[in-house]
Amino acid sequence: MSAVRENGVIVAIDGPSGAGKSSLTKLLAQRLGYIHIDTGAMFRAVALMARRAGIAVDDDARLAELCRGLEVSFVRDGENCRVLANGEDVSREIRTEEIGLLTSAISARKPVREALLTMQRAMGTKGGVILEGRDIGTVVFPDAEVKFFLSASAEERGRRRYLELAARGDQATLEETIAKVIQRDKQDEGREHAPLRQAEDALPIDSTTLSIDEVLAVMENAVRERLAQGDKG
Ligand SMILES: Nc1ncnc2c1ncn2[C@@H]1O[C@H](COP(=O)(O)OP(=O)(O)OP(=O)(O)O)[C@@H](O)[C@H]1O
Ligand SMILES: Nc1ccn([C@H]2C[C@H](O)[C@@H](COP(=O)(O)O)O2)c(=O)n1
Repeated sequence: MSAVRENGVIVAIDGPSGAGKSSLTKLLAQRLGYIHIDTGAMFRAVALMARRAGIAVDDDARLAELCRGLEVSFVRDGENCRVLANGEDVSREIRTEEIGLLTSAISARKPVREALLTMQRAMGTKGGVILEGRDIGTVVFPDAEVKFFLSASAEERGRRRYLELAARGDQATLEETIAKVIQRDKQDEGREHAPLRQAEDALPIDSTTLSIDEVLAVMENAVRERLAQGDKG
């Protein structure tokens, strides 16, 4: 395990859709005074721009070109973070179920993964960051000082997503929402490049029956323990 970096440790939170990664990353970042990087939002921004440009999911040459000309950044907006694609605020537009499924397909393409890998490493390398995604602990920062693999049953993740959609007034049934969660799991776990899987040295957390506060306490303790070890870790 590497020493603590210039700004602190790197925390990797990986896991399937709806496990609670975004919620926990945001809260943990507030507790630690760390930067929060939502790598799923970066892939979503690529998918949105590809759809707008009419690029087919398997057109690697055009996807590579799109990524070369795309800058994804985050700006703080009170408690939240806005996602900018070439300076345009796309925070809301990237959050639809349709873009979520398209993102799952587009994020399987090699040129997209290569482009975002470079951006993610540049953002995180000094530490003091929490990155959430699917391959942070396995590919992006295999030397991250703290790694979590956050999961929950597909039924519970579907139920959480369904409640979120219902609160937004979106029309969807619980069964459909669970089916989409399972479809996304299959795509993310089954792809050739950087599939979703638990890093060997990650701490697994099953949040099916845990509250957000309970998960947060487990994560915060683990990070603080690692920080207390300092450069000896
Ligand atoms: N432990 C928990 N108990 C109850 N609800 C939870 C828990 N963790 C997260 N949630 C809720 O589940 C929903 C999905 O959480 P969140 O968006 O953080 O998941 P995610 O892993 O980031 O999903 P995705 O990868 O699809 O973006 C949110 O409405 C969130 O409030
Ligand atoms: N590091 C990452 C982050 C995300 N993805 C892909 C896989 C997901 O289905 C999609 C959307 O992610 P979400 O915003 O729901 O977390 O993006 C990935 O391949 N690697």
